[in-house]
Amino acid sequence: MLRRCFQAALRFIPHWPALYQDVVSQQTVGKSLEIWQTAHWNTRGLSKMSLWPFSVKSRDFSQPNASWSAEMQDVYNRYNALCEAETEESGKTGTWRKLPSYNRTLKYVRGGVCLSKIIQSKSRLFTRNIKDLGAAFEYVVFLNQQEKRCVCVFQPGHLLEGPPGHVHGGAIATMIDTVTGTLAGYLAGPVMTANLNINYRSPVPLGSVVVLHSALDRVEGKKIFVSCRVTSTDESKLHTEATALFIAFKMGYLFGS
Ligand SMILES: CCCCC/C=C\C/C=C\C/C=C\C/C=C\CCCC(=O)SCCNC(=O)CCNC(=O)[C@H](O)C(C)(C)COP(=O)(O)OP(=O)(O)OC[C@H]1O[C@@H](n2cnc3c(N)ncnc32)[C@H](O)[C@@H]1OP(=O)(O)O
Repeated sequence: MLRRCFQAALRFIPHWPALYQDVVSQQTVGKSLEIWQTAHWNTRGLSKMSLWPFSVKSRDFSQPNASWSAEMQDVYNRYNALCEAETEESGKTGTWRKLPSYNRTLKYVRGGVCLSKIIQSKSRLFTRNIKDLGAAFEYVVFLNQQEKRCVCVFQPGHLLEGPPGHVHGGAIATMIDTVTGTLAGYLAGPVMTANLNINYRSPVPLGSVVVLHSALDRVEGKKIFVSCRVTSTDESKLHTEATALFIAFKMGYLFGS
């Protein structure tokens, strides 16, 4: 039964890249569902299959909040201004885009009863599973799709301690994986990290603000090579360097079909 549910859901999932773009560019679930339904469900003759049980608004966890330091807010404003300026000039989506960040990877994908079963579980995105503002991963990602790069402004909180007063290397790796994976995902659809190489050059103080600069190096078939540098906000200090290999996959791979 469960297997049949997954198989039915997976019929929709190959449309992930288009779907994801639709979903992430909208502020509300309702709006995104409307677009998704129009774009995909009607063409598949399934528009009457309304099994989605949620009507809540999606929460974008990358919006400024009270825990953000002045420096975090400044860097956010700088990149956000780029998004807005370019949008105003061209009258359409600019070169830079602020990406929303939810606490589930598939939460806002409409796939009917099968996906809703997955959604009913208690799983949460690792980087968005702590409710205390500022306690762990405070971050926001901006994407420049034309230049195939993105930047992430990251303020690590007190729960991410490794060496006294400084950020755990695993937390830094998590953010590198998240940012490089997000870039690869936006460029190539669903991806899995196959390889992550990290050189830690200087420790990151807890509560400081750093910027992750990620860029596409090359694509070879389903292999996507991405690099990343973690620096201070003025880029004068290099904290970490990394390269990552992502493999594009079909979602059925995760569900055994
Ligand atoms: C769930 C969807 C996520 C999608 C995200 C996209 C957008 C969303 C945006 C925002 C969402 C927010 C947050 C998410 C952000 C980041 C995502 C985090 C991602 C992870 O945190 S994910 C968990 C850790 N990750 C794993 O749990 C992977 C376990 N692993 C496997 O599942 C397989 O291993 C797999 C699938 C990787 C490959 O399997 P496969 O069968 O498809 O590929 P295959 O083996 O055929 O290799 C094909 C070619 O890659 C070469 N190759 C393979 N592996 C290599 C390696 N390690 N080093 C060097 N080369 C390698 C081969 O040598 C061959 O090369 P060639 O073609 O030249 O011969």
